[in-house]
Amino acid sequence: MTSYSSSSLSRISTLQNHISPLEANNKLRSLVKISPQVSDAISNGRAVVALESTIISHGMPYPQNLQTAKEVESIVRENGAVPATIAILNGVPCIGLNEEELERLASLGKSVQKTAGRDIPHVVATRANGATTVSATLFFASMVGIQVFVTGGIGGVHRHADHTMDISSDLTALGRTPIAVISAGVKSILDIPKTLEYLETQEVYVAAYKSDEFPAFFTEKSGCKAPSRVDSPEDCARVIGKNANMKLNRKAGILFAVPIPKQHSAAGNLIESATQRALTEAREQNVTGNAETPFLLARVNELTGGTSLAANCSSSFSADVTFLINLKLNLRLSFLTTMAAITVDFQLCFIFIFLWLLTRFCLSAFFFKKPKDYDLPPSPPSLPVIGHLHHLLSVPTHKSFHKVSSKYGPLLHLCAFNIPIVLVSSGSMAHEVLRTNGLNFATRDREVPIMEKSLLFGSFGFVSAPYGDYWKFMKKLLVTKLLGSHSLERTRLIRGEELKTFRAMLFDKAARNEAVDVGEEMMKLTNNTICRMIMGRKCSEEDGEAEQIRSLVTKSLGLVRKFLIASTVGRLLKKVGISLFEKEIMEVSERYDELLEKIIKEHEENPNQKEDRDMVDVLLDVCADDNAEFKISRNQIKALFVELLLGGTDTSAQTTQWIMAELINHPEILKTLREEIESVVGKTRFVQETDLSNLPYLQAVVKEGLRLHPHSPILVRTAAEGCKIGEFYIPQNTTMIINSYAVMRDPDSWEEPDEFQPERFMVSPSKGKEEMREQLALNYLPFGSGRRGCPGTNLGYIFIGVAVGTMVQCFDWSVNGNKVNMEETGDMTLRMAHPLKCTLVARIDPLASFEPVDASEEGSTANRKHMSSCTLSLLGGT
Ligand code: HEM
Repeated sequence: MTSYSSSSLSRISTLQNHISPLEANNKLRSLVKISPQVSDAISNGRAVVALESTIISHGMPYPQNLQTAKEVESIVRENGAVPATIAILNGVPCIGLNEEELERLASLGKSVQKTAGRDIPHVVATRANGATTVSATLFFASMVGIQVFVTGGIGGVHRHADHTMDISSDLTALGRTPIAVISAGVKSILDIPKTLEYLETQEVYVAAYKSDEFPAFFTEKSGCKAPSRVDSPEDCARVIGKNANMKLNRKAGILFAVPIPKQHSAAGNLIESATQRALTEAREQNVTGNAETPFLLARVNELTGGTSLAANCSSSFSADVTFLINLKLNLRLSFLTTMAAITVDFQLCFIFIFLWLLTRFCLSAFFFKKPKDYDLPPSPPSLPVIGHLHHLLSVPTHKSFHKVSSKYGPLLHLCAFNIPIVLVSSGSMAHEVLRTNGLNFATRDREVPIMEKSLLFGSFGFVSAPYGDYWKFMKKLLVTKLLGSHSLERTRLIRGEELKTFRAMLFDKAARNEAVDVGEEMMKLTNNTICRMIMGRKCSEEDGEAEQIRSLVTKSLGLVRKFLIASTVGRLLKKVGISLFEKEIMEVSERYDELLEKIIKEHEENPNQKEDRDMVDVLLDVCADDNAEFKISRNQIKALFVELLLGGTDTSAQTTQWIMAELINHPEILKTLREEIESVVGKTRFVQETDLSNLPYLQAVVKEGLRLHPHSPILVRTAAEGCKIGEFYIPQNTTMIINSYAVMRDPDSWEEPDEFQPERFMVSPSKGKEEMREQLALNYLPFGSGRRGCPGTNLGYIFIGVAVGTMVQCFDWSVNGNKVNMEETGDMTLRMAHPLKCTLVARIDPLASFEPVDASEEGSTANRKHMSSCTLSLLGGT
């Protein structure tokens, strides 16, 4: 037996005791030799890519191996990372080889010991030379904190492993080393399904790059579905970042399998055919167990005339090369998305740190003048210079904020560059901001960049107007003339007629067996209704006016999202941000102007009689009245209409879409709802607005849909003056972001918060009206709250209630694949990533069994009496 020196033994035992890459302290590092380039790169946070050395010693003859090794290293360098080829020389593990060492390793060739993880102690103890395989490379790379390791193929579970137990140590090493291994997959001479199974047992995250199938080294496909798929370097960077995050404390690694590039697939297929033939021969000749792999390799080599070795090298490196090209991007982008794989060169790093310190200094000197006795809310870790901007820019924003608040608390102080932001994520904190201190937070943002002449985001707007005389005057007009319960009663006839058109369209689609895009059809309903409610007429479908207004609304909504982000960091982006899409905004504004001018002129030329006066007539009167409480301009009228169209259409349309999706995914809830409608409305007439107050379960369904899927999950306010929220001080001018999505999914306030359970909104013996009222006042914010809360709440509830009621009463709904995909998207608004497209079957014959809806009945005085109580009960009394 070989005798080891005590110093060797102590070195080995210390090496084995390492726990995790980030605990690779100086003492541990002193046991290995790290090249100056690699050492520098690790200390300065630059990207380092580990490379194995068995491919050099055992993969090819000298000097081809040296040439290839140098080529691979130079590709890594070209892509902005530092290569760290790993080997053991004279018993010393080396991380990063210089030219001389690389030459030595290559020329020694197969006389160097092939070193897997288990061989490390022996090679180190005997001061031998070792070329590291995947498992040993992983061990040393992780020891010094390298996060990415690029190789050709990894080992796997051998065929017949159930008898031979032949499972590569690469797999177990991956299971205990938190490193991302990028390879071309697993060769098909191995048992790929079992390899994937084993990796799963080892908790290794496995993803194929731009493919649904796990690649088989020589071929793009292996017949096995990859456990996951990544489609971009950024995806990879995110996963690497999360795995490396010590808070997660995961010890297992990641395997990204990159299929062989297309240009090499022909050669790959040749080798794969030879492999399949060799496998058949092995079966026929009964070569099994440990004898099988050498037999297969030799036979494949024979059959391909030696190309397998060449292809082995070239395909593996081609795959690596392809990935490395992406890796550059990957590592660059990861700067914004993760803290893990930062790739900034030293110079840039220095500039960033300098700017960061400067920003910090400015922040404390100018913005955060706080009374001595109070503290600012706590702040989660931030990035240099940009602070927490990456949370603000990640999509969907509300989810990114939700994650941060779940981890760090309900009141957090963030900053985007030097803009102070406070993130509010609990009901009680939101209540303090929106209600208790409502007056102080009654303005959205004082320093939002304004485009003077635009109807969108211009100085004429109501939604962006600061809390003051103009806003108060317009709010009063809105409530008394359009959105208050009296005005809603007056316009019920219009809504009844539009609902009838919507219903007829659905019956028509059902008869034609045509799919329905629920969001799109709802947009038509809300758009036409609001146009008629405001302007007394709907925009004509015939001359394209209706389509024009819908497309303007859709375009504006896209701009609203951009604008919301820009205005949140408005002070900084005042000059830069808005100008980026100024032209787009002005174009949309001009098109609105043209359309609204035409409508206003029609009103001026033919004013409506007293009883038929609509919002345009009322506003034109105010405009012409020299003695009016507030003098408003023509542009202010137009801007208000634009805002009402934007505020009232998409909100209700998106919410209805979400609710129908939930109902399709919860057939038992749909059944209960249908039973309620049938018992209250009966079978001989359609649901109408006045039924809503008698349909408590329908109301509960609507409320639950709004709770889970609030259209505007982020509410924005500014602190007019410094004040105290909770135990913390909020400085003057701080932008407040209230994450209503987080408030309405807070497990401290809602049981099973992520589940669709309308019952939670039903008044019951265990939960009385009073308790419900309190719960809603504190934790329910789909329409915002306080002075700037939504004035269209009642109308929104009506739109959604009657539409959902109609769709459930009259049709059976289904989607492709039975379940609706509920994935969310949207930056500052919440939308379905896959808009709901359904097929529907009429449950009733509209002509045979149903009484036609009599418009006058819908507007009758008897029904009007229902109206106020209906709205009140919809709002849960709040
Ligand atoms: C489901 C339907 C609706 C939802 C979910 C919704 C949601 C909201 C939210 C979250 C806000 C911001 C509140 C805050 O900052 O506290 C808001 C404001 C507003 N909404 Fe709605 N809304 C809906 C329907 C409507 C309708 C039908 C109209 C009018 C036709 C409307 C007009 C407005 C206006 C004018 C504001 C600005 C209020 C102000 O700044 O004072 N909304 N809405």
